[in-house]
Amino acid sequence: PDPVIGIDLGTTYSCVGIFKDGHVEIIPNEQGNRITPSYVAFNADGERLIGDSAKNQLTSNPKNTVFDVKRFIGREWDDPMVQKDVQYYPFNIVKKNNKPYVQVQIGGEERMFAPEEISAMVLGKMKEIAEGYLKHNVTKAVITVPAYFNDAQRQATKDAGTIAGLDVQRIINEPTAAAIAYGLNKKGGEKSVLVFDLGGGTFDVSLLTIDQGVFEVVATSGDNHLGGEDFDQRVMDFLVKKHKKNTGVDIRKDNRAMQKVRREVEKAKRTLSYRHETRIEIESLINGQDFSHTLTRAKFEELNMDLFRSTLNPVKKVLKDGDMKASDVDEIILVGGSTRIPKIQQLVKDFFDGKEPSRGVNPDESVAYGAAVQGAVLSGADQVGDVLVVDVNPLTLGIETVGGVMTKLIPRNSPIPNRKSQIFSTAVDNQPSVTIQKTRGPEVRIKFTIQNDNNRISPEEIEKMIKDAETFAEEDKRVIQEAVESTISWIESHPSAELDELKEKKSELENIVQPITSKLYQGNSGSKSEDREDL
Ligand SMILES: Nc1ncnc2c1ncn2[C@@H]1O[C@H](COP(=O)(O)OP(=O)(O)OP(=O)(O)O)[C@@H](O)[C@H]1O
Repeated sequence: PDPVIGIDLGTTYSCVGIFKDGHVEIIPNEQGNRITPSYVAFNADGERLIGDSAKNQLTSNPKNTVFDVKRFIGREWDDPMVQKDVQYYPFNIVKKNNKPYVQVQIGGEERMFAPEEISAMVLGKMKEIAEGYLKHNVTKAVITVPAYFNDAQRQATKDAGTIAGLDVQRIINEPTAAAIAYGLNKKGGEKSVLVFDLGGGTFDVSLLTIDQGVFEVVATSGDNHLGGEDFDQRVMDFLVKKHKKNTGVDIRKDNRAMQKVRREVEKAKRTLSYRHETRIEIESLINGQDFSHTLTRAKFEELNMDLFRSTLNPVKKVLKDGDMKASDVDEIILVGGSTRIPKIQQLVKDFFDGKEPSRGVNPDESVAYGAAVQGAVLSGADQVGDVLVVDVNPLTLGIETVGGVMTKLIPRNSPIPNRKSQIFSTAVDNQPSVTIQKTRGPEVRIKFTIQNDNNRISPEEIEKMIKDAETFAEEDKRVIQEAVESTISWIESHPSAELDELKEKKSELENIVQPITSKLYQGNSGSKSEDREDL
């Protein structure tokens, strides 16, 4: 059967998996990393970078390095969340068709992209990673979204998949995918599961009940601005201050220096999850001076303790909303790279009276893992069983009409997303207003007039975006050709060039060509060095 890959499209990192030979494989990218930054950058040569290469040049090319579009996808410009967030980004976000679009410079030209298009580039990258590994085309995928995503956000994510050339088989909830990764849908009886997902930039807590493959989201909470990047920031602030105190030099204004610090700090933080101290060493940080500092786990925890503790508030909130006590929770699942931090694990465990969270799947891979299992089920693969999961809405949704009567619109346990409409009339003639009383639960959109489908991009626009996406591949070819030609003509016009100069030319050429070729040939182990020889 046609394989269906599973993609966790994260705010800061994405991950792709496939069910193959009876188990899930999480597929590493060309750098060997199992998660790939959800970053897209356009450099001065008009070249497009996606993933690690894009994130690595963030600080030196801040205006054209785009990230975090998951915060904007499927939202309207006037959305308070969008209004609150737009101001903080180094790249431009502008209003177009009442939606937030990113604006970048590509080879001196201004271009605008819908969030769907940027997400499509990230999804396209994940598709390529899978294709490099499987050595054949991939066209089908299951993509995950946060449980709180509304219909417009789900639809926009699906559109992003279409633009990337993927036939999206299903959009499933991230906590649902994580629970599937742990096989919780197969365990007998009704279960309540708490999913604690602390990633790079967002924190989501979901309370689910699972019964015979039916996943009900009972409550969700979290902090949409809390994650590993905040922990990195605290450490960076500390080191920058320390450096200033020791040397009198403030590196804050030096983009390159800050980029180096950010990278080393994130690395150190990861090390501190399994060691008690680590040495941060940065060669030639500023003014040719090296920097080094030994960071202990204790110091890291001290710098972040208030943030760590704050993660328990949303946990309390979902339990309260779900009318449950901590002891009613059957399973706890830790999801997201930041739950590798021992202190976080301990706080959660203590909160649940010493109950151990489920273990066995990497926290930053479990969502893609579950999506891959679901993909296999949908593709009809053997060995997975036929558990088809459905996300359902937990509460009957309706509106109250005259006399306090509730008119049911969407019954409890209907699969989501779901849409129902019913015509109501005013109770008296010339009534100037109506009050709409909705029950607690997921977001409800009430439409009064027929409008253009939640401001979704039109099929024609999607068609155009698909074409644009294809021209980027053409663009890659052009970039390689030009780079090779210009190197050849340089060599011809410098017959007496020194070896050093030639070497430098060679590495310039490699820097341009290699990210593109590795994109094409990744998965072919050892191919990188062969590509270099050929050139
Ligand atoms: N060993 C580790 N110890 C501590 N933090 C880690 C470790 N490994 C990864 N992280 C952090 O996890 C974060 C990435 O998490 P994840 O891959 O879950 O991101 P994500 O899915 O994009 O999250 P979100 O969408 O919630 O922002 C990064 O901040 C990274 O530094």
